[in-house]
Amino acid sequence: MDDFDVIVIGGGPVGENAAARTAAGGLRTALVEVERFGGECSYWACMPSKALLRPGHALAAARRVPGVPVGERLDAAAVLARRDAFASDWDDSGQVRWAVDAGLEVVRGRGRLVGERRVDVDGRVLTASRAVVVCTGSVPRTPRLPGLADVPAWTSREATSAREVPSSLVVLGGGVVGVEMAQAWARLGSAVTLVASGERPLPRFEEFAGELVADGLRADGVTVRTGVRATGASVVAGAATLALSDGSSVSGAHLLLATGRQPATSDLGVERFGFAAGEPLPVDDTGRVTGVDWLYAAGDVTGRAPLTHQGKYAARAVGTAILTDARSPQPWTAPVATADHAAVPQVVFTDPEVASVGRTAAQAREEGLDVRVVDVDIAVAGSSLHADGYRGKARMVVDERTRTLVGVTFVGPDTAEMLHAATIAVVGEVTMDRLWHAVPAYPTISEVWLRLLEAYGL
Ligand SMILES: Cc1cc2nc3c(=O)[nH]c(=O)nc-3n(C[C@H](O)[C@H](O)[C@H](O)COP(=O)(O)OP(=O)(O)OC[C@H]3O[C@@H](n4cnc5c(N)ncnc54)[C@H](O)[C@@H]3O)c2cc1C
Ligand SMILES: NC(=O)c1ccc[n+]([C@@H]2O[C@H](COP(=O)([O-])OP(=O)(O)OC[C@H]3O[C@@H](n4cnc5c(N)ncnc54)[C@H](O)[C@@H]3O)[C@@H](O)[C@H]2O)c1
Repeated sequence: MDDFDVIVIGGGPVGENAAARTAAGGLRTALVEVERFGGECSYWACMPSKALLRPGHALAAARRVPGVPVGERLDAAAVLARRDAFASDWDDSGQVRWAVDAGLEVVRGRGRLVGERRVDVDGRVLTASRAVVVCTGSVPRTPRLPGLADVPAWTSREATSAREVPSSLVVLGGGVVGVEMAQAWARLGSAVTLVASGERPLPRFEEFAGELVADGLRADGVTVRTGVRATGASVVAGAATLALSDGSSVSGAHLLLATGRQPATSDLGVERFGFAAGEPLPVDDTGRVTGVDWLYAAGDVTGRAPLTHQGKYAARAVGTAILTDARSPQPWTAPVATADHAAVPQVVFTDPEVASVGRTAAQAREEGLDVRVVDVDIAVAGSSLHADGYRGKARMVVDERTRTLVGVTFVGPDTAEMLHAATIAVVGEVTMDRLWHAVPAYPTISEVWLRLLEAYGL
């Protein structure tokens, strides 16, 4: 039987969530995956990268508290073995069992849109009476660099799945992948050089985030080269070498290209419906693809908020929209991914961590909000107890017209778990005057909220 109510193409975290939701609602749902069920996140992105970073953070945290016996360095073999376990040894049978238990029809192969509500999977044609949902994710973007084709470069896949610690590593790109992988491998013993074309890494975050993360990388022995572009790549005496715009060069045993990702819309048949391969599929807030009534998309493929948690949120909206046939639902209702616009949380899992939600000050100004920025150091009883020499900064961005929070950034060790409080305040449009009554427990790092509100003038 190849007739379904819903066909989801792409079995990453986003596709799995969309499919599980429509199946739970009683729709006969097929989930099509060309490689491994679980997607990039499970095997070559979120899970293995965080498993590589966590031991270094634990060691650094222990070192900051006198009296805790700690060793000199990480046990790289044990770290890599734990990483392998978090990547399920790159075996997707557990995910397949989950999908079957969720009531999904699991189909292996490459899905291609071949007509209205029709998907070809390696010669087998599936039909969907209700909807087709595209959740094909993204692929690494390769920079145009003379000579690069002759250099065996790593992408995030090799950087997260390497079986040995590279003796040295050049990382091109100072975005999230670049800084996380630079620190993970440096803390495992690699001599790492990070090349970022801007003044600092993490250009999409508040400036102090990139500055503090660059300091953290340097403290781990990473050579951070900022304000230089790569002008060419080559192999010199067996080493991957980048020529840089200031006339210098950097080289290492491996070169990691961490220069961003692009939506996986090639070889998918989107041209048939007026969309260009390699470009994001444009969707409305319910995930419906512009101009195609039965076609939905969610996750990295839409280019909206390329993060696992946000893609899964969009998938839940799509599932609900299909189940309820929502046409123009109100913002902030279940079939609508309203938060994508102004309340996206993200953690950069470096040491220090960067935890941010909503708009940066610059984004808020660009949107014409009446912006007030409040900055404080994270220097409260909770942070000094947490670690000797604790160093961190916090910023809140307030829209003065409504006296509500529109953005928050925390940078410092172990700030990730503070983020959800900020997300709730931004999504809930909590006013400054009401936030004053949300009293942080003493002595926790969250006491910084009180410092922020006092600095605001309350
Ligand atoms: C190194 C790295 C670390 C990251 N860390 C984090 C993190 O800590 N937190 C976070 O929130 N985000 C993180 N991200 C981003 C996160 O990985 C993505 O946002 C997330 O994987 C997107 O999920 P998705 O399901 O849209 O796409 P994917 O995970 O890419 O899954 C798409 C699936 O579709 C399949 N597919 C593609 N085309 C077809 C086709 N034609 N037919 C059938 N199947 C197809 C693919 O094989 C894949 O399995 C990280 C990314 C990278 C690169
Ligand atoms: N912790 C997390 O949430 C997490 C971790 C890793 C990745 N991700 C997500 O995965 C996606 C991909 O991450 P990414 O770091 O590859 O992309 P990115 O877009 O965040 O960063 C890429 C960086 O490379 C730079 N760049 C591009 N071309 C360049 C060139 N030729 N020379 C030098 N620099 C160049 C860009 O200016 C940018 O700063 C992002 O959406 C990111 O948010 C999230």
